[in-house]
Amino acid sequence: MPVQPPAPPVFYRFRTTEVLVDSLANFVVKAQRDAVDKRGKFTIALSRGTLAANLRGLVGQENVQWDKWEVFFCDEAAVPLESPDSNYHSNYLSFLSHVPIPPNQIHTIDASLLDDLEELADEYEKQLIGHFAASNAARYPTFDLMLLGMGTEGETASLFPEHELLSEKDAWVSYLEDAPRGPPRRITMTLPVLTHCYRVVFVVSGAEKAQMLHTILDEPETGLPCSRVRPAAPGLVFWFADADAASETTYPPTTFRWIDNQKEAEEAVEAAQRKAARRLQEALGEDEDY
Ligand SMILES: O=C1O[C@H](COP(=O)(O)O)[C@@H](O)[C@H](O)[C@H]1O
Repeated sequence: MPVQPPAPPVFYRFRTTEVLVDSLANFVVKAQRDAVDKRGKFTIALSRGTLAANLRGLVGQENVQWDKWEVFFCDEAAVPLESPDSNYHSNYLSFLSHVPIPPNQIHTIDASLLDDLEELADEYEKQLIGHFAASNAARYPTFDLMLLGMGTEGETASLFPEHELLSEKDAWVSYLEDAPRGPPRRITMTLPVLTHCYRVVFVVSGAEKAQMLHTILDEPETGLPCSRVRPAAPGLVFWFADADAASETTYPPTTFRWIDNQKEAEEAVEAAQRKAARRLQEALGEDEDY
């Protein structure tokens, strides 16, 4: 059977960070409903950084089946779980501590292994295998939703530009001792795991991200880590950006709505492209070609 190319990224742009936060909460709740309907549970992976604060809209959401959530972390610093550098800790403060997800369904690193990064990564990979092996016999785990950030150099999770970890094909979780920003010692899910899920959402806010968001969406051929997260069909990739982060990007934004499959994603992006072309033609006047 011919392999389908990945769907184009769907780009949502929001007037303010508050609208982004509400829309993201709405999207996550829909994703969990879809996953619970189809597979009986919701597996979500969260990454480090400002993402945690942008998940605050989940607190107080109604009709969420919190008991069906299985929460993992895309990357984690080798620090105690109560450290301000811990990905778990940031997400705990912003929303996990405010919602009734059973604690044994929030899968943290084993903090007794912080001295040995290889063991720390292996143990986390075992947790993933233990969870996914029963439900999913594929080569890599298939998360229902992965929520990622974008660093100013185009990094995501703890996958940095030109780092050897980008070529990892076997491990689900690996480690690094030389992260160029933030805590240097970390573990991270690998690129094959990030590109093997049902939905990936990148969440980006703030003017300091504007130039890099332009590069990632408008010049994907640069091959920076964020551009390489293109899940194979039926996977879908979404970008949620506030107006500041989106200010330099020409990739056409799609109207915010629930998109469920590759065909809908392609149609939404084509419609957005036609709209952008019409606007450009209007701005240039009828006589000039763009
Ligand atoms: O370097 C990194 O940055 C991104 C984005 O972080 P943010 O704080 O600017 O949102 C983060 O997602 C990634 O895990 C980290 O390695």
